[in-house]
Amino acid sequence: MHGSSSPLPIAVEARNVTLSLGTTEILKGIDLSIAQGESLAILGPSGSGKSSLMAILSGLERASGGEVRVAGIDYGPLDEDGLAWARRGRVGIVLQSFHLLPTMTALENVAVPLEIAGLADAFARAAAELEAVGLGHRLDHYPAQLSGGEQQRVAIARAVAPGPDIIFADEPTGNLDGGTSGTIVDLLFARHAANRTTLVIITHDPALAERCDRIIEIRDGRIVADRRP
Ligand SMILES: Nc1ncnc2c1ncn2[C@@H]1O[C@H](COP(=O)(O)OP(=O)(O)OP(=O)(O)O)[C@@H](O)[C@H]1O
Repeated sequence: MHGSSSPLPIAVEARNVTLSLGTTEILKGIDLSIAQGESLAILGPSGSGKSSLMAILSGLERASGGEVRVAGIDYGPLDEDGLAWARRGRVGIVLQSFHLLPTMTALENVAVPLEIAGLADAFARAAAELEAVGLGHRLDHYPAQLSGGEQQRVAIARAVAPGPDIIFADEPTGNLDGGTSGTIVDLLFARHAANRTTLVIITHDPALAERCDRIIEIRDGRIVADRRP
């Protein structure tokens, strides 16, 4: 454990991160440190750069400039394969549009990435994760046979199954009705609490943001507010 005088270990560190696409500057110098075990909400208007920032911090996309370190790894020298390696097992990603493979059952969607990562008990672990999100009775269903909320629960099971240090969720409840979205959010916070997983959530929902340890707000590619609720 850390002593009272030592700072919390840092899970995510961004220094002067920029992103340009063509002549458009999307991120204009982001400085952000997220402590291990912290939950952080990212708020901001549509088009302000929230998803772009998350794509960079989660290793899905490379920054145009600046420095990014996640779970102790410097993303700077890494190419796309290197970033994929850096994400594996360390970073779980939940996107608004689920991104499940339509030709695989719920169980396969969760188990196959674990198998690729070399886990011997991939299918047993995947089944346990799906049980944990209340889908033990849907293991052999294909995504098209599942409701939106069920698909999002599969996506969460897939993201958390490798035991990542950090979970990034981009509007994980954006497409879901109120009751379903509450359940989905509870699942993310339960995992955060149980494992002290760092949790980074993009949301438009102020009530969800207030559940986090910290809220940042992005406008026009810059962090304009950083506070504790
Ligand atoms: N691949 C791309 N090519 C060109 N412009 C892009 C691309 N991706 C994002 N942008 C632009 O970058 C800006 C930031 O987009 P981003 O998706 O990060 O915003 P956001 O805050 O997540 O918005 P929303 O809340 O609507 O999801 C927008 O103006 C968007 O049009």
